[in-house]
Amino acid sequence: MNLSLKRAQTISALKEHMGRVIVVSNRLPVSASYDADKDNWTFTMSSGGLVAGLEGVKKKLPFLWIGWTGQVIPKEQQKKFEEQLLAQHNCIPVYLDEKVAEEFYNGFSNGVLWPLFHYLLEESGSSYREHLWKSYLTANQAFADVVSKTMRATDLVWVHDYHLMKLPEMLRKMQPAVRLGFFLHIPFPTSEIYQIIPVRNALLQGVLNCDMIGFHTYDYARHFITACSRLLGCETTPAGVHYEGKFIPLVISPVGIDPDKFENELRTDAVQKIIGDFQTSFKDKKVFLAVDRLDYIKGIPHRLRAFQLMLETYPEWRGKAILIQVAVPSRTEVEQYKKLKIEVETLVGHINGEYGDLDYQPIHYLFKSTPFPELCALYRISDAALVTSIRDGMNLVAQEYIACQNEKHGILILSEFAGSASSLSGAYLVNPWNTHALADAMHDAITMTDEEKKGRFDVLSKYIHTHTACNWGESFIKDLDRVSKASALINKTPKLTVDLIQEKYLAAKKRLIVLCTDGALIAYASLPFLASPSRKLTDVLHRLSKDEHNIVYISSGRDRNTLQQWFGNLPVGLAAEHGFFFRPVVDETSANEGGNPLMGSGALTTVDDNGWYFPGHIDLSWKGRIVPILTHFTERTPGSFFEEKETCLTWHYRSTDRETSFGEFRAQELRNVLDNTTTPAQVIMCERSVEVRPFECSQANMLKKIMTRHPEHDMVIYIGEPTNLDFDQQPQVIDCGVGKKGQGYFLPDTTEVLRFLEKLADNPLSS
Ligand SMILES: O=P(O)(O)OC[C@H]1O[C@H](O[C@H]2O[C@H](CO)[C@@H](O)[C@H](O)[C@H]2O)[C@H](O)[C@@H](O)[C@@H]1O
Ligand SMILES: O=c1ccn([C@@H]2O[C@H](COP(=O)(O)OP(=O)(O)O)[C@@H](O)[C@H]2O)c(=O)[nH]1
Repeated sequence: MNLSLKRAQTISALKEHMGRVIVVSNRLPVSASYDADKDNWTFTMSSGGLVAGLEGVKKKLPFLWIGWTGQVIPKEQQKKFEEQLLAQHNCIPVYLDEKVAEEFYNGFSNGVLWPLFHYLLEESGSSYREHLWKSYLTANQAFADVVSKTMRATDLVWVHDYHLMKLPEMLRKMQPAVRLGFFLHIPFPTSEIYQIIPVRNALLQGVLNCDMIGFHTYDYARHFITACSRLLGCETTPAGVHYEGKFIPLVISPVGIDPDKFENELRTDAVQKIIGDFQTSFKDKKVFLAVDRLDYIKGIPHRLRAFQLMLETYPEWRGKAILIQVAVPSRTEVEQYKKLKIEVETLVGHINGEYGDLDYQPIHYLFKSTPFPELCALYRISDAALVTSIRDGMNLVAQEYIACQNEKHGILILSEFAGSASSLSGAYLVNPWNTHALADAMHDAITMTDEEKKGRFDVLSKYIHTHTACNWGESFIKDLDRVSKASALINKTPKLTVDLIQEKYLAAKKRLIVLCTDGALIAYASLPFLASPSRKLTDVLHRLSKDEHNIVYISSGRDRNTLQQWFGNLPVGLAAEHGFFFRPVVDETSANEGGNPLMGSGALTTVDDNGWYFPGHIDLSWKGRIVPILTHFTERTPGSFFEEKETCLTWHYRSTDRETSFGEFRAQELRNVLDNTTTPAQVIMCERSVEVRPFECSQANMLKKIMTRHPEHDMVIYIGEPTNLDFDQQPQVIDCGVGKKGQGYFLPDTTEVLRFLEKLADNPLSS
């Protein structure tokens, strides 16, 4: 079976369980014009990666596109406009008030985010203003209102780009189980630059409400991970970010083009005619081509200066080499773009004045959009393309040029700072800031041997035919579908509140309350001995345990001495080293008589002076084999250390460098080594630690032991790490995770756990 057929079947198969794909982008993929005489709208499809990327998906799955019209549609024409747009293009418009649109699009999106995300501090200048941010929020809310009106639980909502970074959060609030993806088309800058934006946290939090986030390159994803870790303090791995109890995977998915569209266009008679005309006009000339929106990220002045230097350094090209610069008007209302236009036109005039004559014009400058047939013909006839952006999320022109070079094998001179440089091996990479190197690259490109040109072209051509826009769109949708199916369950996890369980709580005659220490009752500290229970916590535990309907247990991976010291004086049960050591509650009102809690389990048991029970004989000789391995990893991993308890060994990497995720990397390595070391013990990956412990030690065993010991209980409240026990058929069990969703209920952090317990203890009807 060929690959494209296989793909077609898989994406279509999503239809069986999925609703619609709803794409949300700043602009709709069409521009509209109105014929008042006929009361009729006509729409023209736009070009670009996103439009091409969704062509395949649109044909195979129910599809809807929501976006801003980019123009004012008078009220009285809106109904007709919406009907036609939906019927002809499956699009729904978002209308923005003119002032909001100006401040959201020109002001915040293109005045603040765009320059900063492209590392241009000067262009960004002091452009951040509170009212621009407010309009950004208002516009994102306007999008959220339109999307939420139509979205259903089974739909996949795919949000695009920097204009809509708050939208995912708004949608998540409106419909917690919605399946959401986000793709950033522009670079995500290093956190050193990103942290300049006053609303840096709010933007990150906005997109972290998605189930999956996509970037063009690994660098952009890496920068995003670092920003989340540094600014929000999120746990991260090289694969994604933990946020509010959920893991959000990041995907690296460089967008492609539809090469067939260009190849087919080149075959038409109309384009062949244009090619012929161009070849006559530029006979005996070497043609460099540059096609960009007139944007300061595209490095147009840098390129013009390099072209000028090439003519100066290699005089043999004077009169023989030309540069066709297509500059498509863009964001013409924004001050920096107006300035750039003047700068570019002055430079063009200057170079043409200096090197041109009546028969020769070095630079052909076009400040206009080029119709598609002309664009393809220009791509086809030129000897080299100059894609020399000083930063660019991806750059599709680079790929479009290759699609049209099947015969000529022209050279793609490509900036190292364009996202496409990560994928387009075969391109001639340059640093656009190095004018000399760029001028030399131009000379090299037009003097290169045919053999080298063909070699480079073959690699590039293979890439653009395998990494097409269509594959990009389909694979994102498939990944998002898979990831969000799993996280839909997680998103539904309710936050535990007293109100939610009040009725059950008051009706229960005997409640077991089992609480874990680290990560649930007590926040993690850099070193275990720095964490300890607060006075507030011991007070509330005391109050809860005084209620005759409650039996309270504290469960921990800590050793028995620490638990004894912290909670020994409270009338609570204790389980140390994950239940290996057990100090039961003696409950006078119940059937249990406070005897040996391990009796009947077949294990020989011992009891110490503080009333702790534990198995008498257990083989712990394996610890001697594990200690040298942990010592080895500790010595080679700065910031890590290990802890030896009576039964367990724990290697902690909490203080290792989070930015590089070196600790996580080492933890995986350690796990592999331990998995291959024979011991009668289990290896558990915990919260920034790896633990080796006897099979007897587990949260599940511990909880089962407590429940068995107090059989008269009619309610259980468990707060702590997952036990993986199935409580689906036991509604009397409230199973609550902390910081991570996925159990029956969820509390975000230790502060909220304390707040919950205080409220529970305050319960007026509790005796
Ligand atoms: O709609 P405009 O404001 O005129 O801007 C045009 C588009 O520019 C940006 O393109 C980015 O996405 C491309 C495809 O992924 C990528 O190749 C390029 O490098 C990026 O700059 C912008 O992200 C789009 O939203 C704009 O529509
Ligand atoms: O007159 C033109 C010249 C180019 N393009 C298209 O504009 C897109 C530019 O995309 P790119 O990723 O290179 O940069 P962006 O403009 O999105 O920053 C390409 O698909 C070009 O074919 C266009 O629509 N009109």
